Amino acid sequence: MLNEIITKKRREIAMQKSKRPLDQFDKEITRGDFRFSKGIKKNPWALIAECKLASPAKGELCNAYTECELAQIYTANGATALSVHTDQHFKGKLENIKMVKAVTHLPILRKDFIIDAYQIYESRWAGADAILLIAAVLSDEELNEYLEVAATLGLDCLVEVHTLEELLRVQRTSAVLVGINNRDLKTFTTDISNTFALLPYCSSKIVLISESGIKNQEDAKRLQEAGIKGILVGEGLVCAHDIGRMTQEMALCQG
Ligand SMILES: O=C(O)c1ccccc1NCC(=O)[C@H](O)[C@H](O)COP(=O)(O)O
Repeated sequence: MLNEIITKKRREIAMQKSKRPLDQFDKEITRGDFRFSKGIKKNPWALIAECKLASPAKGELCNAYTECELAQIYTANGATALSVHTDQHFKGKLENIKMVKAVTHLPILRKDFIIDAYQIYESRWAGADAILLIAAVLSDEELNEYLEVAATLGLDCLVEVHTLEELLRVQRTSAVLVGINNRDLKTFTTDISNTFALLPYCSSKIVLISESGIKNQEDAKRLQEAGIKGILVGEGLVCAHDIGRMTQEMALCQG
């Protein structure tokens, strides 16, 4: 399934490039100021709350709210930053970044499968403060190149790993924000013990975020007590009975 998603993404990027070549919007791009990583570092604990309406594994997750409404709930209830899906498999689109930006002061992570430098310029043009780089779908050369392109645009990168091999690869790059993904991208199953398993191999130089499969405050507390800096949560928030309350519980989880 991941291969299918990436194949579709390549086609989509080729189409975008022909419809809107980089030199057509290059001049409109303003440099970011790394406010995503700054916001995470200055807080003792960070909640990156995800505006997630659907997923490839589970289909529709939330039909009661739009991305903007979710962003407003998260902002009002103490999230540190927002994650906004722009890929079609999550019912996302690039315009969501601009729309969400209009209703929040929080920094925004563009959640997508970044496999071409073109998308990094596009992300900044759309107003993103950070992008996700998935080690599983990028070579070392691509990772280094994309980290460099993002840095020149003032964009942060959350670099996602799932295995020890990926973690060791990423720790040889300039990545500072590293996300341990608890979702196995081959089976789509989640298990937060993946974060605990990789923790002993993490360098003290990186800022660690645990991603996916975090269901409640208890999970958040366990991760915090283990020394994780923050969490990225989608389903655990959008499927909660009271999204605002769950946001507060996960955001205020100060041990
Ligand atoms: O969420 C999925 O089903 C998924 C499937 C295939 C590739 C990536 C996937 N998710 C990646 C995400 O961005 C998640 O939404 C994010 O890590 C939050 O996960 P969760 O808290 O478990 O919703």
